[in-house]
Amino acid sequence: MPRFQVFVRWRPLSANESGEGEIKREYSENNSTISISAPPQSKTLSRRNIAWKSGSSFSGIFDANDNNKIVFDSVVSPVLSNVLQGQCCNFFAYGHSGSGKSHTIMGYNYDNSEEFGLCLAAAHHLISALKKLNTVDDGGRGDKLGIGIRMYEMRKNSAFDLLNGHRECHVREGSDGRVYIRGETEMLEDGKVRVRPITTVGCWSFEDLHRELQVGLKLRATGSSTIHDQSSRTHAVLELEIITEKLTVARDAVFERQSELVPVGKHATDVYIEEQSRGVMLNSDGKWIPNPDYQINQSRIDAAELKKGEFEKRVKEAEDYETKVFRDIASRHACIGGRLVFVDLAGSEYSDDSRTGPGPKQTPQEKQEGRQINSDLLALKEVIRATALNQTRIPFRSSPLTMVLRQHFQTSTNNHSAMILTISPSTQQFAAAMNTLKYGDLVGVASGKKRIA
Ligand SMILES: Nc1ncnc2c1ncn2[C@@H]1O[C@H](COP(=O)(O)OP(=O)(O)OP(=O)(O)O)[C@@H](O)[C@H]1O
Repeated sequence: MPRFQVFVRWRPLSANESGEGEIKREYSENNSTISISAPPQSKTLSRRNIAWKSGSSFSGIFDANDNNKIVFDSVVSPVLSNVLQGQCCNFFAYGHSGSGKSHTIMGYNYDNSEEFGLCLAAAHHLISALKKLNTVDDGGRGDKLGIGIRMYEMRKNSAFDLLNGHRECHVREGSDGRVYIRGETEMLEDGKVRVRPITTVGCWSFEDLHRELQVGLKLRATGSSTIHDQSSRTHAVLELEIITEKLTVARDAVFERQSELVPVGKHATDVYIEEQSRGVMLNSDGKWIPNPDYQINQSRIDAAELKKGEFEKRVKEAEDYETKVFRDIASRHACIGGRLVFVDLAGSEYSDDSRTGPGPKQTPQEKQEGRQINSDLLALKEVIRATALNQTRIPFRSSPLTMVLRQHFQTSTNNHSAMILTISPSTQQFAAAMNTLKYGDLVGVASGKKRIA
């Protein structure tokens, strides 16, 4: 089995694509290789770019008449048992705008289970499995298992929380090497401050999850921009994690204490800077020299540092308690912490900042976003490649997208993660289809499939 699976999904022709007909496609017997060519009558394509053949890179191909359930059964369903063992599996949808990424990952039909998006179908199966585990008497420990959902979209260096009014959060690496996604510091009425992470909403039934998903998707759908829906210019990340109420409370306590540390840490820094700057002065040559009229108040600095140390200790205690709660639950339920991460990547055509296709020219801001998307998609390919090759240095820092996905990659079982390439079969989209397949081919080759010369 390849280290990271790559699937291809062709969608049906849409009503406004009937123009030049369909891209011709042929597959090898085991569906690992694809050849595409444009029909000879195609007028819009240059003669140089009318045929392409992949390497032996793919793990499966879905054709236009395969519905979401068929995709789910082949791609996601086989790994659910791993998630129920506490593992993490990542799924990416990659393709040009309108090729079917959201149709595949999020889905548009919430009433027909055959057309549930992969995330909703996965949630449905997980919740049923958790329901069975929840019927076992937990001896009053409050172990009721549920799913924590997080949903955000990545744009440049920010993540926008789709379960908290599209609030902007920033992606930062902490001094402990971990990546944090945090909102702005909020001042509360009682003078306290709060630094919110991306919201996790605990869902204890399928109806809860269904509702939350729709809340998030509505926010994602608003904000249409110039040429396309804004959704195609951002990466949407949806995480489903198996949690319990007690674990959620323990995690909230960590955030609470981290928030308390913020003003105390800031005060310690301010005191240090203030004392140091009062302790020096500029001489007549414009050089900094010790200020003879001021003795740096070291005990003031030490007192502020001491207080900061106390608050750091409180954070550490809360973190240790969270770890203890997690281990305790894990001793009874191996599934705790099991995660599915779905990423609906930005439309791949935006990665081409020299795009010359039909339609209005990109604005400077759109060009800049296009460059960021390009760098995210390249970084993702490199991370998948380095992970598949078990390299010691994985270039997670190359882009904000790979930074936030870092913990999922590090805890995932590589060969249970997959990328789905979504493609329109219209000849008008031949270049986009070829670009998508080329990207997937590189990922597939890098992930352990041998390339056919
Ligand atoms: N496999 C499919 N079967 C039927 N309809 C599909 C399929 N894939 C996509 N569609 C339809 O095509 C349209 C565009 O799909 P979708 O919104 O998923 O594209 P996208 O790649 O997410 O686009 P964007 O990048 O702009 O967000 C939608 O109306 C969707 O329902």
